[in-house]
This record gives sequence, C-alpha cells and structure tokens, in this order.
Amino acid sequence: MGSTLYHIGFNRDDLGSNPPTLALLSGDPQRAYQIADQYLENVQRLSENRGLHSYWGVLPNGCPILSATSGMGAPSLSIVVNELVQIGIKKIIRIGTCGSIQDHVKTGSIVISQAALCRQGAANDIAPIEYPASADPFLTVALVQAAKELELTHHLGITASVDTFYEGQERTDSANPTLLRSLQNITEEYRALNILNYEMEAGTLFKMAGVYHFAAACVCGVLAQRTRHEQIDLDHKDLAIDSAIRVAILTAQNCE
Ligand SMILES: O=P(O)(O)O[C@H]1O[C@H](CO)[C@@H](O)[C@H]1O
Ligand SMILES: O=c1cc[nH]c(=O)[nH]1
Repeated sequence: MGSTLYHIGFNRDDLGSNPPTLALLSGDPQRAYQIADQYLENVQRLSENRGLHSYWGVLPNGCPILSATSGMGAPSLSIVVNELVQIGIKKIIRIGTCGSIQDHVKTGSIVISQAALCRQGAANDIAPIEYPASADPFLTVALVQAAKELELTHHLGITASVDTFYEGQERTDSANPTLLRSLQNITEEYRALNILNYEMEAGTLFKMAGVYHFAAACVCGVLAQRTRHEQIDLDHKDLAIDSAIRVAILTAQNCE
C-alpha cells in the first residue's frame, strides 16, 4: 500500500483497478461536490481534508475521473496538483470562476484560456518567470468544441492569473486604502493587451503542466464585469458555473 498524500488525503491505491488519469479541479470544494453529485455515477468520497474535497466517479461513457479541489490561489493549487500528479493524474481541467475585463465578455458566459499572463509568486518556485504559461492545445480545442456543441456563449483567449482578488485585480472597494502605484491602471493596460479575464490559478497550473509533463486546460464562468463595476453578479453565478462544468464534462467524455 502506498502512503496517503498528506494534503489531498488519499493515494493511488484508493483509486481502484482502473485509476483515473483525468481530474476536474475546482477552486471551491462545493463545486467539486456539485460536479460529482450532478454529473458522475458511482461516486465515492475520497477525502475532505483541509477543505480539499476529492471525489472519484464515473462519466456517463464509463470512464473514471476525479473531481478535486485546488483551494483558492496558486500556492494551494500547486500543492494539490503536485500530489495529483504523484497519484497518476495526466490531464487536469480547471473549472473556475473569473472576472471579465472586456466589454464583450459578459457575466454568465465562459472563458476558455489559451494561455495566461502569470503574475504569480508560486509559479516562480516552479519555473523561471519567462517560462510560458500555455494551455494544452488539444484539451483547449476540445473545450471550445464542447462549448460550441452545447451552444454556450464562450470566449477563447488570454487570461491574467494573479495572486490576489482585491489588490492584484485592481479592486479599490476593499479594506486596503492604498492600492500600489504599480497596480493602478493595470486593468486598462491588460485590456489593451487583449487579456479577457482575471482569475487566480491558471497561470501556475499551465507552468506546472509544462514542467511536470501533464496536460492542462482551464474554463471559467464569468462572475464579474470589471468594465462596469467590481462586484460579483450573483444573478448570473449559477449560469456561469453550470456552463463551465457542462463544457468540462463533455470535454472529459470526448477525451477519455
Ligand atoms: O472559483 P474559483 O475556482 O475558486 O476561482 C476564482 O475564485 C476565487 C476568488 O473568488 C479564486 O480562486 C479565483 O481564481
Ligand atoms: O472577479 C473575479 C471573479 C472571480 N474570481 C476572480 O478571481 N475574480
């Protein structure tokens, strides 16, 4: 018997005789549960350690997959991804949420990341700052095809992955009264550089994929429209998240 991985709380032996090679990875443990509960069959709870809930289940086509939790931010994600790779995971699709910084990318829609501007400290422990943060092209095209098949409003483009929800995404409506000069107007600059959205994990995930030899992709539901205001649009939250999940599930079915 292999030993239990310290943070995710399970090991390869817990995954049965046909262990999954694909993991759907959500920031939110509730989303990891929702995916298992609504979209997988024969679900088994693997662990609920430190909020990093993980579930084993079977896709409608009979393939086993994992639905796991990264936690928020790149340091937590880096630990979970390292351990998932140690137990044999070869493909990871992040199912996240994000804020749009472009007028045409509306709340309720989804963004599929072709690459990330990676402004994340954790990634610098894994690869040099200049190392590309690019998504796996095959998984990414599969996500786009799934979004088309499901007739969901989707956007393919570059994502900004940053370490903080407030300062790093240039939010001024927060407890911090002083936004650093280096972050003031950064959203406008990113908008001009054709970046679509802000989130907090994809860049580090993509760099890890390059270094560790696994395939990674990311689909995020859009919860905030930063060209209008800073707040989360709760009216479109369920639509955005359900759309991201459905696209990832169909992709997993087509890839496995
Ligand atoms: O909804 P998740 O997957 O957590 O993703 C986004 O939401 C969190 C911030 O609210 C960050 O983790 C960000 O990347
Ligand atoms: O604006 C947002 C919404 C969700 N997640 C983020 O990181 N930013």
